[in-house]
Amino acid sequence: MFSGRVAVVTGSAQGLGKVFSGVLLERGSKVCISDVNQSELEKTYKEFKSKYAENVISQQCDVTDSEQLKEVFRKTKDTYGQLDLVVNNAGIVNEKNWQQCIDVNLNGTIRGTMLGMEYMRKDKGGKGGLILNMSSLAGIFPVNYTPAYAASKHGVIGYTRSWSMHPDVVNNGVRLVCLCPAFVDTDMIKMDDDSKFVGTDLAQQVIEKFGIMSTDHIIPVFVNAIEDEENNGSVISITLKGANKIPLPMP
Ligand SMILES: NC(=O)C1=CN([C@@H]2O[C@H](COP(=O)(O)OP(=O)(O)OC[C@H]3O[C@@H](n4cnc5c(N)ncnc54)[C@H](O)[C@@H]3O)[C@@H](O)[C@H]2O)C=CC1
Ligand SMILES: CC/C=C\C[C@H](O)[C@H](O)/C=C/C=C/C=C\C=C\C(=O)C/C=C\CCC(=O)O
Repeated sequence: MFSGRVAVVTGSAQGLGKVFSGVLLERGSKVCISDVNQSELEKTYKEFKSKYAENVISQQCDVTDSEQLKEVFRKTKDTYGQLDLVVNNAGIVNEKNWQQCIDVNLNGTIRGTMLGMEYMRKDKGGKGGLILNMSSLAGIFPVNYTPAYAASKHGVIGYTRSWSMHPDVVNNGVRLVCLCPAFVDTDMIKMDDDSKFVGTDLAQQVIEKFGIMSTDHIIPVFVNAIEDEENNGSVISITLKGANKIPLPMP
């Protein structure tokens, strides 16, 4: 399932993207790691390269820049000859610069999804594959201290579900899944920047109430989404209590 498969992971210099890339590499996949943060990307690349040799490549990329993202896909296909998995993981929380928050989280995911379909659809020369989009529990519930972030993650779910129901996509072997974790122990939930939240105290209260998961908590759900080839269109919440498929609300 993993051995010999080829993946692109955005925002993979640190946090969940780095963990996901490590999981794929450990299981024998080939991975193009990419991130806007060049210095952190270089560190992660060196770490992975020493363990996984030619199975890892890296390409600096800001997901808000279509040309940079296209280069990630081009380089991956040129190097490994195929593409099987796209993890649209790059994300930020920034309520002050809400436009950037939407551009990275939602538009970046749209860009990555479109490229993923372009490279993996059977009618376009691909072999099919999976597009795994990172949403959040904030994509399912309202979150009063991050409204723009919540909007971006609601958008990711609507976008992903919509493509997963398109016959041209389904019939050409591409499936799409959304992961929606609650709080995960990464830099994202650090209270280190006033521009992140509208009410750091509100964020702190919710985190204290619900707790923080380790990145290890997310790994089995990530692996299962890849392994379960029947899984298309799922939106999966992940909290300390476990993982659950969110039923599709019908009008
Ligand atoms: N940590 C958490 O509590 C949760 C995180 N998520 C989502 O998981 C994903 C990963 O987040 P974390 O690992 O927690 O955060 P993180 O802050 O540790 O890592 C995010 C990575 O994305 C990169 N990035 C930021 N802007 C970028 C851009 N324009 N282009 C390319 N890369 C960019 C950063 O440099 C960083 O390496 C995000 O989409 C986030 O919204 C979802 C639910 C909970
Ligand atoms: C400080 C927040 C910073 C960034 C946003 C995070 O990255 C994350 O994406 C946001 C998550 C928001 C979560 C909001 C609520 C969390 C609730 C729970 O974890 C509990 C949920 C359900 C419990 C139901 C049950 O009892 O089983």
